[in-house]
Amino acid sequence: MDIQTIDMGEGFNEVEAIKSLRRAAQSHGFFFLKALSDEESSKMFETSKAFFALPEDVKKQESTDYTHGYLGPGWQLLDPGNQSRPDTKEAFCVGPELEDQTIQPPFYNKNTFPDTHMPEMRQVVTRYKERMFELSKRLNRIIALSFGLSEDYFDHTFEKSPAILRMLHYAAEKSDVEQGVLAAGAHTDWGMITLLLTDGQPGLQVEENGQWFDVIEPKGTLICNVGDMLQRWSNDTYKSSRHRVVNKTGLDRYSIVFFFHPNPKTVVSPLPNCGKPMYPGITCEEHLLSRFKATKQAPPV
Ligand SMILES: O=C(O)CCC(=O)C(=O)O
Ligand SMILES: [Fe+2]
Repeated sequence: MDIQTIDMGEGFNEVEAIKSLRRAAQSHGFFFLKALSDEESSKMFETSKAFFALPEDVKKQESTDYTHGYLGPGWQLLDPGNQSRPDTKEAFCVGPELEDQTIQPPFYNKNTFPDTHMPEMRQVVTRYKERMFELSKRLNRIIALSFGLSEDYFDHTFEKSPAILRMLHYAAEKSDVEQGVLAAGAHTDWGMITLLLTDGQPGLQVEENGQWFDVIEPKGTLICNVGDMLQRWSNDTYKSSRHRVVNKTGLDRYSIVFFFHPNPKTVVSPLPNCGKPMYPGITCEEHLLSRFKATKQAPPV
């Protein structure tokens, strides 16, 4: 599987970035992004590991909804048709906190942090989320240019973005694909783009032409992928590919995922220069709610 790399650091070159993004998006939708310093990523994993090591009852005090706070093991079953039990992961989410009377939870709500046990967590995680926002907005500009649109084309659509940062901890349990036991079941991502950082433990697999391929990123590099809404905007020219997590080692695995979404009221419909539209418009809110229903989420504990 051929995976392009986009350098968003000192080696940034806009023309190269647009080319690489287009090539990646049109094939399987996955690319690597060089942007974070070792310190930025290691600080996040230190924080994540410390959080998940807290006693169960302390973590449960931080439960709110599917996009804010703690979600215990068994909360999600991404591929109900092929899994015999839920994904073997627990999560901590930092969701949007915006004020808007017309938009209800689960989109906007209050975030919660275990401030008494981990006084620095709020600041470390909030800073990392801001960093993900900044990178995603830069990617939006490259995406717009890749369609031959003006670079600010998507800017207003991402005001009050309901983006989610989700820290994940996968159990130290080997997956058994035949028996339907997976760390995370096969799924596509639902938003515009996803920015994923792993702790270096392998596990992520992407489907290309009906076959599953392991994705092994250079250390500290983000793994990015096209989500359903970008596929829809592109009229299927950019691919939102299925992926899953298979634990082959039996070791714990940690990852940090940022899901970048347009404003819930944004109507996502094929862009003008992407051929005869294959889809009617759908709001981001409608799409996300339909995906929530199609996968299984246990009530937050
Ligand atoms: O943890 C990973 O490597 C992938 C997670 C993922 O695909 C997701 O949460 O949507
Ligand atoms: Fe995913």
